[in-house]
Amino acid sequence: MAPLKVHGSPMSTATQRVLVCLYEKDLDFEFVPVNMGTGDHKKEPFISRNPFGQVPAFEDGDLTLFESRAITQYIAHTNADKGTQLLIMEDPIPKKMAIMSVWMEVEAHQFDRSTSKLAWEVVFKPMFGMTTDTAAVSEEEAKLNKILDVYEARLAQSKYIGGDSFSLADMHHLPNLGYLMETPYKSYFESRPHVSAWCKDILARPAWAKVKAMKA
Ligand SMILES: N[C@@H](CCC(=O)N[C@@H](CS)C(=O)NCC(=O)O)C(=O)O
Repeated sequence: MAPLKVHGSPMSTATQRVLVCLYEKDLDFEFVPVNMGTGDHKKEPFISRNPFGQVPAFEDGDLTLFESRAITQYIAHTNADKGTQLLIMEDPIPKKMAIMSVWMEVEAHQFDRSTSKLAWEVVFKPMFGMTTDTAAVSEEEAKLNKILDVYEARLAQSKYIGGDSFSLADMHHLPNLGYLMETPYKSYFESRPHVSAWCKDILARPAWAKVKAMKA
């Protein structure tokens, strides 16, 4: 069988989401670096793999996918018997799976939206010699605080965000969390005891250490 291939950049949060999944699942894969500095994600051959010109893209034989969360779900379902079980199943009625899906959506539409903007303003813009937009930052700080209040309440009831065990819902947070924990926003997470314990737990996963090593 053709090896799994990830086309992307180790600095990209969406690429990291797929990489951490492959490491959790203990799968062999080929990483194909895409040079975003020279705009290779907007050109052929990459643009045929993702017409939106964003990393990552993923290949499993003749199947090509983009959208990091769709890729992780594919990997988790097709490799359910390997590595970490990243799905929360409950037969015959998948109520726990539905709750995990709710929190995957929360990550994508609440957490990611806010933390990606903050990471762009305070991590990436300075890295690229650009000026941080302080008004945008203040607006996003207020949003993140509200989101984390919801997380604190959820994590007081549930050890992991999606349920009783570590799942895709937690794993999807790692890339943005990883960047923000290297900024003063660390205190937003650490000042909330349940959020803080959760962050410590999921950031310590060996699969995440392997992704961080690829950035170095
Ligand atoms: N929803 C997409 C987002 C992909 C995305 O935004 N990728 C960023 C890097 S993290 C990118 O390629 N940015 C370059 C651009 O948008 O031109 C996913 O989860 O895969």
